[in-house]
Amino acid sequence: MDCKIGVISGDGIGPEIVTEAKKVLEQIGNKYGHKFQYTEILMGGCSIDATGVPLTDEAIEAAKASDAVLMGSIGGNTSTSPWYKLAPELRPEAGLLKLRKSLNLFANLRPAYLYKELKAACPLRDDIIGDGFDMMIMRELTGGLYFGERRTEEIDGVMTAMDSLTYNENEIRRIAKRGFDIAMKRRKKVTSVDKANVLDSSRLWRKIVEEVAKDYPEVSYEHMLVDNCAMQLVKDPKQFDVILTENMFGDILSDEASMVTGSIGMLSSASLNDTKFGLYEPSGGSAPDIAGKGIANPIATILSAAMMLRYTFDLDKEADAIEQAVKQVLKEGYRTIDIMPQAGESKEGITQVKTAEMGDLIAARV
Ligand SMILES: NC(=O)C1=CN([C@@H]2O[C@H](COP(=O)(O)OP(=O)(O)OC[C@H]3O[C@@H](n4cnc5c(N)ncnc54)[C@H](O)[C@@H]3O)[C@@H](O)[C@H]2O)C=CC1
Ligand SMILES: CC(C)CC(=O)C(=O)O
Ligand SMILES: [Mg+2]
Repeated sequence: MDCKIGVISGDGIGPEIVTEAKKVLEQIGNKYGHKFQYTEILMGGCSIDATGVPLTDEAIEAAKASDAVLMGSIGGNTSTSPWYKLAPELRPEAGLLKLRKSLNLFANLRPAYLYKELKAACPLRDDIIGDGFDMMIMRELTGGLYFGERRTEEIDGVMTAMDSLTYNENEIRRIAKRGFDIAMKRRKKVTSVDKANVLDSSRLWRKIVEEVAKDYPEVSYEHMLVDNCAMQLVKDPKQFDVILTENMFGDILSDEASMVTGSIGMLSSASLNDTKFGLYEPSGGSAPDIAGKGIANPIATILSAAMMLRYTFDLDKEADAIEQAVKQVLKEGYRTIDIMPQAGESKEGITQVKTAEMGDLIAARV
């Protein structure tokens, strides 16, 4: 198969982790007879430096002309980078938000799965981890607070900032359907997370989710307030199958869920619309604190490439091969620094490796 892939390497660790995902894809191409053609697309801080804006119209067109986009991450240190002195619409993150909106990527799938080999990297107690857990966070990605009206102004001599959170019933219905659809292929349980004890948008969310649930009698569902969910994720993560939630809650809860899998460097993601197109990226950011050191974990990006093969190209066998190779490498004891055993856990049989070695090891096993 010929696959046209847009590649956004981005900033910080972005180029380092994307290189490893391409290395694994190269191996898949050789072994299974596929041709991956890449088009480099500028987005984020690197685009600001080159063009003055975080995402040009040409970049959006290049993404649209691709079958799928594979991305690293964008942004810099939000306290020290000169990018954050720019107006909000010119900062790196504005490029990513614009791309998600332009491509209508409303469904963000973030699978949080604890590999049994990584139990020692999980900060939770053994009795909480049990046999491990496997949840899918279904995050709404093109509405809510990140896309609402915002302004900063002086009112009666007092500096005042406003961000608004809006959802309409259609936006809620389409993501809720996606959540229930995916639950049907999993353990048939949806936990819809909101803040309906306070927010109007959450009350509408709850009402629409209940309507959608009627079409899925086999799926059990519950509502959970977001503050409780944040607590339950560390108290008993095994209880979750599909977590269905709005944009900002999903952003925060998925970072929390990632840590119980061992590291943010393990959490892949797919951002989908109503077509086969998808944007595939690790859930974490550009990690400026470790960029350039060659120690970032490339697994989330490699697993995102596997999601790309599965969801956009229907190459299930090849996606399975990547996922199995990741499992195998972990089984053989190879770890980047972020997934090394926690203090007090045994390091017997464990070998610490750098980003490129981890990519080589996985590529050799697909
Ligand atoms: N999708 C994207 O491109 C995203 C971009 N960002 C941007 O990234 C920049 C940094 O944000 P932070 O809050 O520091 O979050 P971050 O996710 O970049 O880093 C948080 C912590 O996780 C570690 N980490 C992240 N990915 C890792 C990996 N693959 N391997 C090992 N360790 C990893 C980092 O070293 C850091 O200690 C900001 O400019 C932010 O806006 C944040 C989230 C998503
Ligand atoms: C620009 C941000 C909303 C990106 C982010 O934190 C994420 O998608 O997880
Ligand atoms: Mg995030």
